Amino acid sequence: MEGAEIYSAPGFLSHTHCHHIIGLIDGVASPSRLVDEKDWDGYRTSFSGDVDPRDTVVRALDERLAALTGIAPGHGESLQGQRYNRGEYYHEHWDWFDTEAPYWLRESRNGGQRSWTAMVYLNAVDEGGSTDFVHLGLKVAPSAGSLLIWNNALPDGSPNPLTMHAARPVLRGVKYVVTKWFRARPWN
Ligand SMILES: O=C(O)CCC(=O)C(=O)O
Ligand SMILES: [Fe+2]
Repeated sequence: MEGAEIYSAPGFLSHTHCHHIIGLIDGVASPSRLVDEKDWDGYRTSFSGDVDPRDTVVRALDERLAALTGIAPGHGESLQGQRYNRGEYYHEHWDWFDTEAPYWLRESRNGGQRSWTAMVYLNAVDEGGSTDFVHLGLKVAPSAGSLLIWNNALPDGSPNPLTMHAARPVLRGVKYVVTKWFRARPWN
């Protein structure tokens, strides 16, 4: 869309595979952390955890995301699951790293900036839980198996401020997503 590269692919993942990954997330989820851990209490209240990269469904998803984006699999971080219970959210943010922050020294040596974000919604939420791109007027409601993918960068590689987004509070039900962040260079 105008201002940012954002694509969606409804029905990208089968309902069976969505359920399988939800089970994996429930097994590993613990309170989400932010890369920058100071003074951000309450900015993100979901639960997260990396899903087992050796799981066959996870491996197949990894391979499909690499094939779809054309980005070498080695640039992708491990797939991370998120669960939002009722009332949980993630306030407005960008997915790229703040190059002024102390953690940047570590991240710059470990793949550098986050370029593309690929997120699969694993279930539909009864009410709330949309992903809102606040500068673009785009609100994406969760739907089981649909993929949302966007480029956090501009064509010259610098961060695109228009990609600011938020996960709105879940009002009824639970929300599950699984996300892969691709780096500018090989990760890990
Ligand atoms: O859950 C969502 O809708 C968005 C999550 C998100 O923006 C993130 O984890 O970086
Ligand atoms: Fe995000």
